Amino acid sequence: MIDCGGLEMSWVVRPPEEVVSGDVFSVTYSVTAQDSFYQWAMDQDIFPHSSVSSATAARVFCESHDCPANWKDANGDNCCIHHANIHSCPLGFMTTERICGPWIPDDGRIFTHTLSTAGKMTQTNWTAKVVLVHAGLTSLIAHIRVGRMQVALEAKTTVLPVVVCGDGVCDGVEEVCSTCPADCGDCPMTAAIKVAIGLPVTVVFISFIITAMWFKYQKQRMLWDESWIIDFRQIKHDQVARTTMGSIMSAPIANSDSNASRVTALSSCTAHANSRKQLFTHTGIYDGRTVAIKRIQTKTFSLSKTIRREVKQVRELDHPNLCKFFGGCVEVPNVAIITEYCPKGSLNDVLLNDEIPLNWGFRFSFATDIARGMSYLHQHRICHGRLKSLNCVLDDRWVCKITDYCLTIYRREDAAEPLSSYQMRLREVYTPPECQTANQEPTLPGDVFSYSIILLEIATRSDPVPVEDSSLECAWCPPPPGTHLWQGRQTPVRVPQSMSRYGGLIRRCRSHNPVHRPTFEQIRKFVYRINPNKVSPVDMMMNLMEKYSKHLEVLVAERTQDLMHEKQKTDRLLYSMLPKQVADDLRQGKPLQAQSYVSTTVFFSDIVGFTHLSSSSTPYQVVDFLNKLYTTFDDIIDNYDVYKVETIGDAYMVVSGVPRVNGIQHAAEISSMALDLVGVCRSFRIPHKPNTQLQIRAGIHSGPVVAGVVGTKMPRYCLFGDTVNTSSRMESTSEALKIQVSSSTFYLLEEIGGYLLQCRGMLQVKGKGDMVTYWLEGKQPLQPSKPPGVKDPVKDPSTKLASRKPASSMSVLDTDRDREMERRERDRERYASIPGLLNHDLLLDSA
Ligand SMILES: Nc1nc2c(ncn2[C@@H]2O[C@H](COP(=O)(O)OP(=O)(O)OP(=O)(O)O)[C@@H](O)[C@H]2O)c(=O)[nH]1
Ligand SMILES: [Mg+2]
Repeated sequence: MIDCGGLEMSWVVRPPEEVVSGDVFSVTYSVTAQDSFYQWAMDQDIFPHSSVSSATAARVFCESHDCPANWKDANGDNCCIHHANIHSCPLGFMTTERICGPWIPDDGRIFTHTLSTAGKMTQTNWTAKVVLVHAGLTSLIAHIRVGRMQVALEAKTTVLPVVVCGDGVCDGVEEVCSTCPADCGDCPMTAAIKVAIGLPVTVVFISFIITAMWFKYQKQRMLWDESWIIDFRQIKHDQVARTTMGSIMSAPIANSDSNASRVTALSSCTAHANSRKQLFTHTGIYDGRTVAIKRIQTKTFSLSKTIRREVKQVRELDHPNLCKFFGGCVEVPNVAIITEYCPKGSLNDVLLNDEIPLNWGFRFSFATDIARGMSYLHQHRICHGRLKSLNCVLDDRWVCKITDYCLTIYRREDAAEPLSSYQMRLREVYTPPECQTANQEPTLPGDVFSYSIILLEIATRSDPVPVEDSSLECAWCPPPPGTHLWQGRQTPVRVPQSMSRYGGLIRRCRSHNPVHRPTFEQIRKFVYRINPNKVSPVDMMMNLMEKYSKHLEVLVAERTQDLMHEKQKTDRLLYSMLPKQVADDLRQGKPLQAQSYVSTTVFFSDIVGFTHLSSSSTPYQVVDFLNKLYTTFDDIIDNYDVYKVETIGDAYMVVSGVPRVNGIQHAAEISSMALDLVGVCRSFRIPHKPNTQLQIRAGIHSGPVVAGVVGTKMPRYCLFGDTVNTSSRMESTSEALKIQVSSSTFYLLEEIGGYLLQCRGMLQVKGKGDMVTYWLEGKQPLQPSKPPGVKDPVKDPSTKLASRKPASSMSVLDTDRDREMERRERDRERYASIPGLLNHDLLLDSA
């Protein structure tokens, strides 16, 4: 703010600190006058108008006098602030740093100012729109004139240049060659960029040249490479006649060197001069594999560049339907071409062999294979020139391969035997009409013509030059249009629809005009299209075999399952007859040794009055009855750790502790089982005598036994020892529906506890003398929770049940049978009030 005698000026809206050149902005400044200003103005004689003679008049003039509408008409006489505007001075243009103002003499120039305005002092705020164009620090002045006085208020702002790419000005900061090439021009390329671009280009270029040179070198190298040359002596000539096919035979040939070589004849052989000649291929072993050796009958041979080129060409070929070239022998008289050997013979041989059944799957496969091989050759612009069924051979997978291709000069013979008339005729048959007259070079369509003859051979399975007929025309007229082709030698037969298209293909391939013949690529596609079986016959066979083997696997799995079931059944049967361990040992042929067991319990039972029962029943009834009874017994003994030894008639023998040792538990197991068996007899009904009560006698004795299998026929697991006899005696001296127990068992049961036994007394046992025996009467009932006032029957001294009592107390009991009966009666009365405690099933009635 400035104060000039009471006239104050200050910025309300200052100019911005920075502004872009050309941008419009507004500034506002205020002009106010203090009361003192007017007196000061009078003193300074600022107001020129004569009417303004006092401070009061000056105030009235400034605050009330309207200024002219147009600022240009305003002056100190008619307007208080008669000039107000903004001046701008770019300081860069000023020579000395001074205020930018019109009244200040300056070496610089005022560059711009806004339009002036005029007004009263009461307007206070003055606004102006400013545009600055010159870049750099600029002084801005708000400038007013009051009467003769001028006042200015200054501010500074920095004007930033406007960056406009394409305005022809390159500011060098924001605009550089990389950001604005239009104004600053293209950037000069840096060395790094030049290297970055140039290096890869050079590398690519050099590698291209190197590759091209390498290929050229390889070609040259291959041309001069002689690794394909085979020393004829390195070939081990086959000494064995090959008999892969029925028609294959071998015959010795006169060999130029000492090697006794053999050749394999694949075609039928006749002695007729004009007929089909015996055709051979030599075979040998080279590098571990059988090779076909094509001997070249020549007296001179030089490895010329042409021959090298031919060899190079043939070495570059690789196709599954071309016989591979392995190498060549170049030394006269053993000049030869060594190629892959196909053991199934030539197509001609196979087709003419009636013993080989060939369905159309095979035939289409042959036609397709040849078309593929020829298509590959033709793609390499190679004519075969001698395509015929003799030059199509079959490998061990029945893949047809073309042989004797290329190497035309190499094959040239100067000492060959003259062709027989058969061979001449054969050649004529395969030669296309356009080549018949002149000695023309082979052509691609010429190969197609030869192929048509092979197609005919495949279809008819006949020789292109039949022995019987020398007329070519007649023998090889094409099949009539439609569906007729010759299946047998001369017998036309109906063939499927696709065969008519096959006939059409032959006709097209035999066109007189070579231009009308299809290419091998077209033929290949066509044959594929008309072939009903898209896969090769070998693949078909493999698929079938795979299916068959899968089926076989399922069948084997089923049979194995059946076998397992049967084995399980026999195992079950065997284990029911012998202990498992014994049965397993027996099956494995291990020697079986009798085993002794120190402590076992043996049970015997016998049906009381069985002889009488048998005499009053039919044998069937007896068998039926025994079967039912022992099946019931068998079911029961399953619940115990016992082993049923045998049934002898009506006797039933069971042991525990054999073959599985179980301490002294065997006594308990047999006793519990015996109680169950006797118990079930009570309810058992003899099927044919339902009113007769079945009664068995049972005896138990514990002691050592020896167990083992005796005999080899019908082997049985038997127990031996005195224990068995004693046990049997216990049974025979027992009574109906009673179980007699020897004292040894008694002591064991006493040890185990829980059984009710009663001493029977001293018994005269045959062969054993006097024995104290016991009746096994039942099991001790579980201890019930005692009702009030009821004494514990075991602890109660008045109770005389035989449970865990010393043997002496037992002997007391056995002295007086009546007292025992009395005791029982008492017990019944005492515990009658406790349901289920003393029941008649548990206490066997000794009466
Ligand atoms: N098994 C078998 N036989 C072959 C093989 N190469 C040629 N042959 C047979 O050997 C016999 C004689 O063959 P070449 O000496 O080539 O005589 P050619 O094929 O009749 O006549 P050109 O090849 O035209 O000279 C023919 O029956 C051929 O089919 C082969 O790799 N394996
Ligand atoms: Mg051949």
